[in-house]
Amino acid sequence: MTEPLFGVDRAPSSLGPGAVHVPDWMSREQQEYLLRACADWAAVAAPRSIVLPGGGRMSVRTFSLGRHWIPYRYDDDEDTPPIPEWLVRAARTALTAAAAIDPRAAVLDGRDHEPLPAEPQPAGPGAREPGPGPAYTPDAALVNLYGRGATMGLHQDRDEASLAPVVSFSLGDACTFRFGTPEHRGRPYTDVRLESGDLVVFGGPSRMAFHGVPKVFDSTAPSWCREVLGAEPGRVNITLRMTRMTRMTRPPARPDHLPYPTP
Ligand SMILES: O=C(O)CCC(=O)C(=O)O
Ligand SMILES: [Fe+2]
Repeated sequence: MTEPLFGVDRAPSSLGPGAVHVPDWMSREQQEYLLRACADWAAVAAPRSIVLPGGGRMSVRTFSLGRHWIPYRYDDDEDTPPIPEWLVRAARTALTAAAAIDPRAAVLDGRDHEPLPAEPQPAGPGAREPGPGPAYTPDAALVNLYGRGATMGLHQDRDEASLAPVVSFSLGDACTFRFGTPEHRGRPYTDVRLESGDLVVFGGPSRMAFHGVPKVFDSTAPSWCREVLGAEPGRVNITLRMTRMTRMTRPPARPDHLPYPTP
């Protein structure tokens, strides 16, 4: 039996400017729902070990929702299951939670500034939670299935035209998630243990940070994961991304601290 996390600090933490880890963000019910959905998608989306252009084969098995990712680009010739509306809502709520810890995590255009104003919100009774609203609309999700021994090397998520944040949900086995800087693969980096139900968001100045999964702790998933799937879940990770430039995610044409030229 896995030792419970005695004495382990599970408070939200910063992984860098605009990058946050929120432990236990999902309820067990939400995790079960998402895990079942992943199993259903996997049955139709044919997870595969991606062969990298250099010839190496990734040890995780991956499939896409919304837009099909292949190394270095999104391939719209391949059909994928759509991203359901509830998953988009989950990503928006996740961004609101991340912004409460570090507002730079929720900037939509990748700049180092406060989040862009959310869509106008109705005031009074029935007003929605403040948050990024429809402005954050991920159009691609990558689902990574980590079996025994699978890892993911340090990389940048750079195949998206938009610099909007990446929202990442973890399920099943725990792992070490390594988060570095945008400049290079090397140190400094922060290692954090991600458990089933944890949230990571990286945006703003950390949107292009190198990150990876050097280790998965086999058979550490909560026992109910096995009951849900009838099989070992391994580790399951879902990242939501905006891949296209939109009005809200386009960086400004000129730095906004410069005065406009006078005619
Ligand atoms: O598995 C993870 O936590 C990270 C996955 C990731 O970096 C990716 O899919 O690009
Ligand atoms: Fe990534």
